[in-house]
Amino acid sequence: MEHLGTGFKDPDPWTPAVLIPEALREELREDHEKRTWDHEPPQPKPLIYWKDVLLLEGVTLTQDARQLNGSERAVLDGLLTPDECGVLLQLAKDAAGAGARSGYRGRRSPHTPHERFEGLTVLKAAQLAQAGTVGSQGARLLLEAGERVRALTQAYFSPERPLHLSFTHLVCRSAIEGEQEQRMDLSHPVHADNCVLDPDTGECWREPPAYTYRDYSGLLYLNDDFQGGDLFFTEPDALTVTAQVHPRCGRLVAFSSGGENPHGVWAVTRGRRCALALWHTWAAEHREQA
Ligand SMILES: O=C(O)CCC(=O)C(=O)O
Ligand SMILES: [Fe+2]
Repeated sequence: MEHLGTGFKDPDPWTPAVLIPEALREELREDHEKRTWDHEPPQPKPLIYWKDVLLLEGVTLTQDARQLNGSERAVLDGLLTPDECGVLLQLAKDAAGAGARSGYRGRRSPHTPHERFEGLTVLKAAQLAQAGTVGSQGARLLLEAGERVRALTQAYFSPERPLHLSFTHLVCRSAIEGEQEQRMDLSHPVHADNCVLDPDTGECWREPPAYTYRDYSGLLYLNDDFQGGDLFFTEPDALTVTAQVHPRCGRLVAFSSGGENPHGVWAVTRGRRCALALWHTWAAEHREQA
């Protein structure tokens, strides 16, 4: 970096003190004291960069908004270990198996007749764990993973204003065998998460039936052993693709939930694709009850 030592200023926002573990705070203080400010007097000290939160958690920023051709989008990796992905995949499987016993399995996707769709909420997972139908480790990890995503999303996009989880949904989409030839539809049609997108005008109406209180969306992927299923962002015309993301274990795609981020999912043509979908809100009254 050619400008090192010449008063580098990071343009990114700060993270509130409450998010910083005491050990790291101490480290930052020492680090700050050691630094020599050759060309500029010290600035009023921000407590921490979101980057420190990421480093602490062993998380890396893989693509920022510029690389994703948008304004508020990011791809982060390393939020879950392979073992943790395994635990959550097993949870999804066990919960779906319980559905099978009670006659709810094999539901076609609400989005396409060519895929099966299994969804598990935090509440349902807790109930199933209580009943001994799924392991309690999985149900606990579901909560913990949600909190990791929330803390990072807040540090990255909303350091000044607390974000709450409003809904957590573990969703698996499975290709239905023998129905994939010449398939033209999507696994999830292009939409925005907090407004009704009108691709003809490019407007997005923040009104019901949209979940208007959603402010930031997170998709935490659990696997990549399937075909198709990439997430993509488009222009407001819902057609022009601006960025594409390939799911993999521990990868988080986080973005603001409005009309600036229309997105969809390509058809899953083989195998089963599982992801944790999380929606965050600034509105405490829409906080998830678990
Ligand atoms: O699973 C994904 O990658 C996206 C799902 C999505 O956009 C949604 O559920 O609103
Ligand atoms: Fe979405």
